[in-house]
Amino acid sequence: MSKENSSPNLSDQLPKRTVIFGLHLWVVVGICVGAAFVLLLFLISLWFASRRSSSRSKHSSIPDVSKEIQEIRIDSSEPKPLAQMLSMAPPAESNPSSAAVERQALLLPREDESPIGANKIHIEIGKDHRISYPECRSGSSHGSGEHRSVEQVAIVVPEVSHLGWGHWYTLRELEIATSMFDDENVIGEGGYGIVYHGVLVDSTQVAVKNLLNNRGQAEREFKVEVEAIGRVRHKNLVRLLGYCAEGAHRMLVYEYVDNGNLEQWLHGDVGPCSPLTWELRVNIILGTAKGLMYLHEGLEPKVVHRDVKSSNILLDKQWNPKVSDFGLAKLLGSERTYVTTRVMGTFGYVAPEYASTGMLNEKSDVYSFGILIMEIISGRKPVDYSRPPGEVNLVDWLKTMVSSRNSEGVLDPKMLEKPSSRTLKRVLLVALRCVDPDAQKRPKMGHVIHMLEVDDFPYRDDHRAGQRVCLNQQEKSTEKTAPESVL
Ligand SMILES: Nc1ncnc2c1ncn2[C@@H]1O[C@H](COP(=O)(O)OP(=O)(O)OP(=O)(O)O)[C@@H](O)[C@H]1O
Repeated sequence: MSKENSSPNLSDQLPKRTVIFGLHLWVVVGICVGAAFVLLLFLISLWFASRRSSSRSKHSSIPDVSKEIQEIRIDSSEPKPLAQMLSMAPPAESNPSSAAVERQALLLPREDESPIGANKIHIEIGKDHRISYPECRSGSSHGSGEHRSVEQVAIVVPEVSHLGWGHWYTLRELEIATSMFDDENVIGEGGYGIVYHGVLVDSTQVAVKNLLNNRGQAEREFKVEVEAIGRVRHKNLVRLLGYCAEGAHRMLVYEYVDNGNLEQWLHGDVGPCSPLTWELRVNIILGTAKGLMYLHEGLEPKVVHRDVKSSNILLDKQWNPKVSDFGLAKLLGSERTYVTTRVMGTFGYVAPEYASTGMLNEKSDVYSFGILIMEIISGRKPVDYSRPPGEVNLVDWLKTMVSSRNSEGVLDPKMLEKPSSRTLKRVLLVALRCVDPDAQKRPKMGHVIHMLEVDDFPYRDDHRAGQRVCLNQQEKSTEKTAPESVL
């Protein structure tokens, strides 16, 4: 058919009526074209909507899930929400200085570390809480990833942190808080890393424990601490506010306790008289006992601290004790004894059965606590080689003193005001029971608190009970008087 023929034919057809409701053909064509246009618009808008929602879900996971957790919104010193934190970070468009670029480069994983994306950490915290963070993703658009240059695309950024209890900190936040981990801000150094004092942008003071860059131990401790402390709230336990995990970096962020640790106050240079009065010392003993009781009896699964010692008792300005360093804690199921393959703890504080068999339960903490009481009362270290032979071991010396009815002789000479004999004996008896060689006979922390708090201490009853306390072999063989029975 020729063009000349078809064109007049089409225009002839248009005005004709069709079978569809008797409409003209041009009306039907118009409707079809209109419908197709509307459909096209609808599809385009659908596509835009789906793109926007997918990108939102990518970026919203951290502010919604990982930051501010309601259950820890207790005091006004809570860290700021992520949104506020980010608003204080340099804008994405800003040109990072060369120094900043160098600092960011620190985030790159070391060569000997796992390849990017290889490690995922999933931590179950009780039945409702789960921490899960892919360690390695590139191209993140939040946190310290905001101001990255093209060369730094391999930098590792934790993207998702489903913390049920705490706060996820970026390395950048902690760098700012500690003035780039300045030596001036070092508070102390423990077996697992250096502790820095830091001030967050909202003026909250924190202690940042920068775990050693050791993928084995440090990360293991990191996980243990995160699990063990993250859900713990008690006024006598140092609170873990959150953590930082970027690349090889593992850091724990604690509340800052501002008056040093008990070891410093007991054995440091405090002059001829100690600010720690008897009353304060008993208060420290009681508070520590309460913190430990909470770990042993208030949590399920219970937590054994495993390293109770004076340097792990931090003090605030009112001399309130806070037990710190749960790095050695292991979660225990109820009624179970955890057998560890390596015995940890600190010389002088470790329970004999733990040292010899590795058998660990909360009674090992009770033993260490007994040593701690003796240390607090006497101002002496658990093992001190600078003393005469019979006084090197604190427990042995103290037992000898008590057996020879010289309880007052164990008191710290730097403590000017002495307690009444009755009060002193009460505390000494508790200490002696805690270090019973037979772990089964040691009291639970709840019982310890009860014994310490009872005003009218049932001295005579305990005197008789004390006689039943098992003597160690050496005492039996030398037929010495049991120190408890003398009390
Ligand atoms: N939250 C905190 N607030 C204030 N100071 C702290 C805090 N945590 C730790 N410190 C200080 O940092 C020091 C080092 O602490 P860390 O727990 O790492 O080691 P440690 O207890 O001394 O030794 P170890 O590793 O053998 O347990 C502590 O002695 C303490 O004085």
